[in-house]
Amino acid sequence: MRIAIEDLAVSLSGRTVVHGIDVIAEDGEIVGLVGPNGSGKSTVLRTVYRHLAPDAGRVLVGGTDIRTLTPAQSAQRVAALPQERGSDFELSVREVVAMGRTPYKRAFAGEDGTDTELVAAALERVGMAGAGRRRFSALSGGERQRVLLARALAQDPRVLVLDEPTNHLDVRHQVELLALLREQRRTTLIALHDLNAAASVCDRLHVLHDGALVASGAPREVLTADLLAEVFGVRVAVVEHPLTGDPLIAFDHRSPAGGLPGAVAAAR
Ligand SMILES: Nc1ncnc2c1ncn2[C@@H]1O[C@H](COP(=O)(O)OP(=O)(O)OP(=O)(O)O)[C@@H](O)[C@H]1O
Repeated sequence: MRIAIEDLAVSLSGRTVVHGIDVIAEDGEIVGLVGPNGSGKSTVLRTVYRHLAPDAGRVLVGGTDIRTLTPAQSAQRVAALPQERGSDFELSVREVVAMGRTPYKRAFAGEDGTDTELVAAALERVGMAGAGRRRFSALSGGERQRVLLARALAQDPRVLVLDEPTNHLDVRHQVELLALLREQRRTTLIALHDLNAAASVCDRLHVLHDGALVASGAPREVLTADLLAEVFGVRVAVVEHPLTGDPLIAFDHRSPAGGLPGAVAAAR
């Protein structure tokens, strides 16, 4: 299902946080948002899963303005892994994942065979099949993350919205998550800090800076050394990944773009 974010603007506490945002994800595409802290990635994603209402512009899901859908209708189309990863659920892991089925249920309706199957498959898919009875609040950050991803998968949405899904995950689980996204081929909007992960998984990338889009296109076109110096203030070399051929960003972890401030440089 196609997502179109059109000329979106959002203000928070009286300040315009993002403006003029145009992002399209065609059916089955994985589209990434990257940018420095505070650039507006989560704000854009929150309008897609209806946590925030735009001040201007709109979000179309399959051609329909998401604000015109009922909460259940939009939750059947769009599932989110938000940045807020609540630890306060006094529920079992299985119960948290089963919450993903709520948009399909009438009030007080019990679980049916499809629900049971989808919940089990989602837990299996994130490698948490054996943890169904554990208390969600007693899980590690990375385990919680995987359970919340399972909840989003159990929702069986046409569109996935993922805000920093690789946070807290060890490298094996990061790789598995990216493989899962590629394999699912649902329309996916994803905010990522890990630019190499973004280069490997995204069909298209949008770079946000101070609430505006400064570059859009295929990862190879967008992730240039000049752009990364300008937007992130880092020195990088972009090379070809020796295993995959994807763009590989090699960071200079010793000095930012433009060099270190004099005092620090002198002390080296
Ligand atoms: N409730 C709020 N009230 C006022 N300003 C807010 C609120 N929430 C976020 N902001 C501000 O909006 C801007 C964009 O925040 P947002 O969380 O969208 O950025 P981000 O790119 O996702 O950042 P990060 O990489 O740190 O997660 C920031 O300057 C932030 O301080």
